[in-house]
Amino acid sequence: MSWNNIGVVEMTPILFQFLLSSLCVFLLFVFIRFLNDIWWTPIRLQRVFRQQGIRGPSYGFLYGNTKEILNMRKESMSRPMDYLSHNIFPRLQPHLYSWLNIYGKNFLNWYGPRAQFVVTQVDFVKETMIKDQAYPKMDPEWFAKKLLGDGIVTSKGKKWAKHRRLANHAFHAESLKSMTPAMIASVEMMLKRWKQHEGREIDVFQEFKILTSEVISRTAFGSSYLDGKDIFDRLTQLGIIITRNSYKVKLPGISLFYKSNDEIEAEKLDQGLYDSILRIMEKREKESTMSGEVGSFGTDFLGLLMKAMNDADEKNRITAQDVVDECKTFYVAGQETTTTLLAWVIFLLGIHTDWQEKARQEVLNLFGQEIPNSDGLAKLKTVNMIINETLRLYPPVIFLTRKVKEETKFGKLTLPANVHIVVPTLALHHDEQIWGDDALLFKPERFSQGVAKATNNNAAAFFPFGLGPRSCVGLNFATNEAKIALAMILQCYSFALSPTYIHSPVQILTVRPQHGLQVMLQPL
Ligand code: HEM
Repeated sequence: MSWNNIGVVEMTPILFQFLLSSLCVFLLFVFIRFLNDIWWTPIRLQRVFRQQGIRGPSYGFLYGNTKEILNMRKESMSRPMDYLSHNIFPRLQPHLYSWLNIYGKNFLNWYGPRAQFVVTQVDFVKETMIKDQAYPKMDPEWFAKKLLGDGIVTSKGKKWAKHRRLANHAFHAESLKSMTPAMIASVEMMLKRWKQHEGREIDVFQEFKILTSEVISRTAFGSSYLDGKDIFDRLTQLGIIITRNSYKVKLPGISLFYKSNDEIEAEKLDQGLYDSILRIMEKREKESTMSGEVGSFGTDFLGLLMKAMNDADEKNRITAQDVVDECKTFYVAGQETTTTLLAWVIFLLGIHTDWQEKARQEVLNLFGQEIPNSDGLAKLKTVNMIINETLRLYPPVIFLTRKVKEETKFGKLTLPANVHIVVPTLALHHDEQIWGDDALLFKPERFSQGVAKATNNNAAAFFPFGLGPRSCVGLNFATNEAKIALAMILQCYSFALSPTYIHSPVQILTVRPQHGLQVMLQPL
């Protein structure tokens, strides 16, 4: 036997014991960490909040309050609503509605073992939204990351600032003017399709999906809805998966060992999105080479992103993955939200035909049968009031989230680091203390003197596009698009809700009509 073999034989039990005890120490460490995350930390946080007078439903082991939330939602969503009712808060967020009534304006609830501080007190809402350093965005959940990547909506700090500069540049007022013809051409295409539905029923929700996809494809990416159709389809699939998985709690670390079917599907969709967007980028690169203008990729958003990808200065440069993430973000943000805004405007005008007629008169006075122009769009006062009232009653985004970066003072409260903050936009938009007894009625006249007057200068009463530095970069883009579409529809058609319409608002990323929005179209 060589000395080497003797060594192995003699060392093996010692080595084995060492490895075994190391493994035990490691497992003990993991177990303690796990217990800390799912038990001691939640209990400690709950105590910290209760000592400061903040109450809420008690923490349930591992699941927090998610089982109660899912049950309440199942119950509230089990029936359609009366189509004349806009009381969607108890339907879409029954847990928040009920806990606000029990525990008051600010309370603590539990998303699995994660503490969520829900705030509806207006000064708290403003503080959370405006102080971006103290209350940054949360790290996105696994599925949301597949949808939005590390783009402008999810990123933070310097990276976010760099991407926000690019987006501001692409969507500022002057650029918007140059986008108006593409928006008009997209609406014309839609109205051409509508010719076949005259005197009959049409699902305008589906129509607006195509319209907004066409508009964002043309204006931001120099392509068309059909070019990007596989991208939109994959993003829609991801949106459905995200909604299906919201309030499903995952054990910390479990994804290292096990992937659900939805996770596998989301990964496939993500890869497909990456490949499709890369093809669009390659096409743009080829076009740039063929045009002979080296380094010029066009002036639309994709062009600006690709220019930044090739920037000589490392500080301004972004990666190919950044471009992909930003494209995904803008395909989602540019399409989902405006589709639902347009759908709910048509829904409300389909019921309130007096307001439909007022809006039509305004449009005809300004444009007659001519195509809308940028100057005239700025003068659409009644249409603007209708859009605002629609965004108040049916905000596409019904809650916003942030987190506490480090322990911080919040009024008289001390908030521990890493607690998540939830700002339920819908609760504030429907609050009778802010809007009066008629808060749930459609009354565009509230906005006749502008938003500041309607809200009594309270920025936290109405914020469909968010508030503070992270507010919507596409606000003017979306309102311009909506005004053009509405003006051109009102010029050609009168419409009423179809008897087949079922009023069943659901939240799938945005608040939308579950079974589409069927209206009867009458040519004028
Ligand atoms: C009716 C239409 C729209 C509504 C109601 C809406 C709503 C919002 C809201 C509430 C936020 C803030 C999110 C937060 O604070 O966490 C936001 C952010 C954002 N929106 Fe919109 N949006 C609309 C249309 C658009 C369009 C058309 C685009 C793109 C062309 C867009 C792009 C974005 C982006 C990129 C952000 C992230 C901004 C940042 O974090 O710096 N949105 N939007």
